Amino acid sequence: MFAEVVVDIKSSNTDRVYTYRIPEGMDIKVGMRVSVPFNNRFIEGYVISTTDKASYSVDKIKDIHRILDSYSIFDEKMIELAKWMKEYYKCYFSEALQTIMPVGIKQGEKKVKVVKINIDEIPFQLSKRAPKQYEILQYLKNRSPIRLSELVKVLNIDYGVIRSLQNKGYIEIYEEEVLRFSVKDIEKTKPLLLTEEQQKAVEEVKSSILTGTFDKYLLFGVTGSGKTEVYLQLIDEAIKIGKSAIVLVPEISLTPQTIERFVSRFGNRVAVIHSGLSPGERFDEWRKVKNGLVDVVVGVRNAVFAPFNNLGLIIIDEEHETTYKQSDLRPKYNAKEVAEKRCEIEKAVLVMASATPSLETYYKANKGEYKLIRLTKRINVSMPQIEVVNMSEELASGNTSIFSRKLFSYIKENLKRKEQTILFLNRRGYSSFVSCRDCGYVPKCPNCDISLTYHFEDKKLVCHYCGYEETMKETCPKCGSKRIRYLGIGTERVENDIKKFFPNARVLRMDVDTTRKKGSHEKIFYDFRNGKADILIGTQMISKGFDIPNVTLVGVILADITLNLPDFRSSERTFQLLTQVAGRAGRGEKPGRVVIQTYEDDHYSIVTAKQQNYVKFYNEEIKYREIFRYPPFSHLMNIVISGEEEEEVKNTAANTYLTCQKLINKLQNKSYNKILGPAPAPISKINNRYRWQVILKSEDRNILTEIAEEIQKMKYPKDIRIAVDIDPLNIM
Ligand SMILES: Nc1ncnc2c1ncn2[C@@H]1O[C@H](COP(=O)(O)OP(=O)(O)OP(=O)(O)O)[C@@H](O)[C@H]1O
Ligand SMILES: [Zn+2]
Ligand SMILES: [Zn+2]
Repeated sequence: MFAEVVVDIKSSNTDRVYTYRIPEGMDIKVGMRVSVPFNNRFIEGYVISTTDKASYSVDKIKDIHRILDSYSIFDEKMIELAKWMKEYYKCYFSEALQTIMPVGIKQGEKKVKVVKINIDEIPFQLSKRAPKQYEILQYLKNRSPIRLSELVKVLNIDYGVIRSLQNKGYIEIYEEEVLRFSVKDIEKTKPLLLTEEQQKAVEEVKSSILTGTFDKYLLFGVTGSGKTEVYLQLIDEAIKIGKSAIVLVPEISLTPQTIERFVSRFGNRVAVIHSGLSPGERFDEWRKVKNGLVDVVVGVRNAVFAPFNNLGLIIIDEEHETTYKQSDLRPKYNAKEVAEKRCEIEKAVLVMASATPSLETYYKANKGEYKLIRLTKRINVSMPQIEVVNMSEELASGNTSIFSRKLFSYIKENLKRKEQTILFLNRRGYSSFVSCRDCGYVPKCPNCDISLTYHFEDKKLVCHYCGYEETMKETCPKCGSKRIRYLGIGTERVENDIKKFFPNARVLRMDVDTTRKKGSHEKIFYDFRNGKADILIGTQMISKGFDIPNVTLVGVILADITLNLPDFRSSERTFQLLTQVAGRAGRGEKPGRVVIQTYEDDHYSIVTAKQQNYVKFYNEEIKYREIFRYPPFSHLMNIVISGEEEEEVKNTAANTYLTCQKLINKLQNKSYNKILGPAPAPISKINNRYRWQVILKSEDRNILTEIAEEIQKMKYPKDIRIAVDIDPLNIM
């Protein structure tokens, strides 16, 4: 017998299938990881099929050296999915397989530390003497035994505290290899009685699940319309007939609250995959799925590869989110597309859901490619009331603060009423740049072509691309002037000003800077939900997944930041963000209010967001896309050429442009094709590497993939890197 093997070498010459002999007695199965001889060494390979006929002269064929795991990693369907990814994203076969494979598999099995509480009564005096220990014991009370790593993460504690609890005999820590963790900690919830709209949605999708038909749905439901309950009941239907489900959630809305909702319904039949897991932990979750210990996986992008063998349903929550696209590593896949392909292969049902569907998805729904299901009403509460304030009018009437008079008075009222407020601004730091009032000097990053952001707390200037830092100087390094101007506000500035105007308000801030430490994201969220703060200030991290009844006011400090990004999707992004953050207000019994501050109050993104009218926004935006032939009327491909020598990068970009032109002519296609560039990328230098780009637009995606293949096969100067992204979601 022979095996067809894909080898783990990343080059276009080795990107093919090699034949090896299966030695007598070696129990090789399709999908196994093996070690094979290759050019006088052993390398890793993946068996993608077996055969009894060798494809070339038998005496030249080498033996498989050994099997690496005791079981198959890929089943036939997953191998088919990998083949599709290789073709669709133009990556190597081994890259596609390794994307599907769980990280952590190479480390092998491992034990995990588990914490168990040893006492029934928690000594009350601890609450005063050692409040942290008390908090831990309280937490463990109904949850133990749980993983130590989980405890540390959720409560943000250091091991010293754990050790003292252990020394006192209050807790016990031991190693366990079992994968099953009881989640009896969370109270079980029963299915809710559905509203009429929810009921209709469930019935329709359910019929596809029961018949095992590859159907695609767009569940278009306003914020707070109860989409999650629909998911839960659909999953339940799938489980009832012995099938399993995957729920994809964007990283930032994979909050404890979201996880809780699934775990409280399905208990320990749920595995959760978030990016905070170590490779070993990820592998554990993967094995739970593989061994049939769970029916549901809730997770980020790569959860789409969860190795179920009886998949019934994939749900993509917040389908408009860009984090479903892998934009740095190869293959640059989009989990939405992969999910669709996987459902096709497995005859499963795809449900994409959003309050603000991406233009592409809604366009397809209009054409009938996806079945459209609408949820038009919030459950028991009304949509928030939205007001727009023009900040230039504020300025004209003498208000120079970052808060309009309206927002200011609403914040004041909310504090008085003890209701909570969310303030949103999509930029972190204090000011987006500083400049000298006398000579106009603006400090920039020496490695990147970008102005430095001022961080007030540690008095530093920081580059948001490469992380470069320098201390803020008191005088201008160019002319010595002391008159420094701070321009462009960030979340830190908002916090600073809120504290100035409302010294008694309890304020929390959630952005990249305050959530670096493991567990801090959860901590801020729980503190806010438990009423430990009156005002939460944050970037887009706070725009989704928050269902906090006492939040009755949402203020958008400056909507223009996203509106003015150099990206053809900036209007869409703005509309989505505004709708999503506005949706955080008034989800409880009390009505919600939203104030959007902007300098462009007549822009259609702002106007339609105020009216909460997605369809009107869509109709405006789609016209513009059609005129300029942007997606969904074309496919884009972004080719970024980078290197340390500017001239070399520029020349290579020019050559790339010519190559593209030649290829398009050669392919003689009647479709619309256009090459943009070569030009410096919007961020023209990152980490001392110059960046140029060539952008291709084509109605025919195949043209793009053929060009991608050719371009990636070509030879380039040593230092030059070529990164190709088909259907990019970000072209900076
Ligand atoms: N049938 C129902 N009966 C009573 N309450 C419900 C029902 N369905 C959902 N809810 C509640 O309504 C609230 C809003 O639901 P949910 O958060 O699922 O909405 P959503 O559409 O996912 O919102 P968003 O897109 O803003 O996150 C939740 O608190 C949920 O528990
Ligand atoms: Zn100066
Ligand atoms: Zn930099």
